[in-house]
Amino acid sequence: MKNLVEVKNIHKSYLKVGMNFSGTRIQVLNGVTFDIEEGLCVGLIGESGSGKSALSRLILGLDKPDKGQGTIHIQGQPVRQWIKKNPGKISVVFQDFASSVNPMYTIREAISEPLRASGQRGNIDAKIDELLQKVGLFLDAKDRYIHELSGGQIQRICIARAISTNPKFLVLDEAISSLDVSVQTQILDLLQQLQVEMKMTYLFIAHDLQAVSHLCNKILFLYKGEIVEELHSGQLANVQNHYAKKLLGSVIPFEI
Ligand SMILES: Nc1ncnc2c1ncn2[C@@H]1O[C@H](COP(=O)(O)OP(=O)(O)OP(=O)(O)O)[C@@H](O)[C@H]1O
Repeated sequence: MKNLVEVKNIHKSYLKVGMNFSGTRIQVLNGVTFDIEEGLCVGLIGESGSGKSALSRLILGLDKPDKGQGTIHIQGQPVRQWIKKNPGKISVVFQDFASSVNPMYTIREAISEPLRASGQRGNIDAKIDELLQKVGLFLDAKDRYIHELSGGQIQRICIARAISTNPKFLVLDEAISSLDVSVQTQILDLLQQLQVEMKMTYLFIAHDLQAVSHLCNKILFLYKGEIVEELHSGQLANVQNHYAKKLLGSVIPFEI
């Protein structure tokens, strides 16, 4: 299978806040290398502060690696160049759904915004109906306000916005972490169904191994800015790294 995304030897550091301009930097990513094959779901799991969001910002082209310290390619092109040439083909769903979409928007406004921004013309209402159907929301309530919806419903709207441009690659950055457990399962099922239906490739970032193993074909364990283990979801019992074993041990009873 062809690689869609190739991340090679990425290093990323940030200036430490409050150091009186002394120039001290903290190293957040330390030689991160991995591939995402087209049509698959790769899970990135790691504890808080391990560098997951920093890595997702680089993959989304929102930030750059340290100068000369690694590359990210999509379909063989540097990520920022690919994004420019393929508008709307990479999308993201964040954890914080409440601030991802204006609560004073109606459902119609929330979904038509990315459609219009990506230059879609024609029957926007029909497109909104199609998207609402895809994410399992009622079609007859397009004039309801976002603030009237439940967390799970708002996240469905965020997913509808993210898929409105027919992306090839979807980054899910802790997209289910703020939802109730029962709603998490529904959203995971929805994501699984959409991935097949729309032939998308996913990077699914989470700190919950159960969710990751449910959805993903391959799982990367990020620990203090390094990928310490890479496993296919069928091979979780072969885990070698101590940190990855500990994470797995909390879900599956292992001798560690
Ligand atoms: N723009 C920034 N400036 C300075 N430091 C940053 C910046 N972004 C991230 N960091 C630091 O980088 C480290 C990794 O942060 P990151 O948000 O990537 O972790 P994470 O694994 O996503 O954590 P969480 O699961 O809590 O979201 C943290 O120590 C954070 O303070």
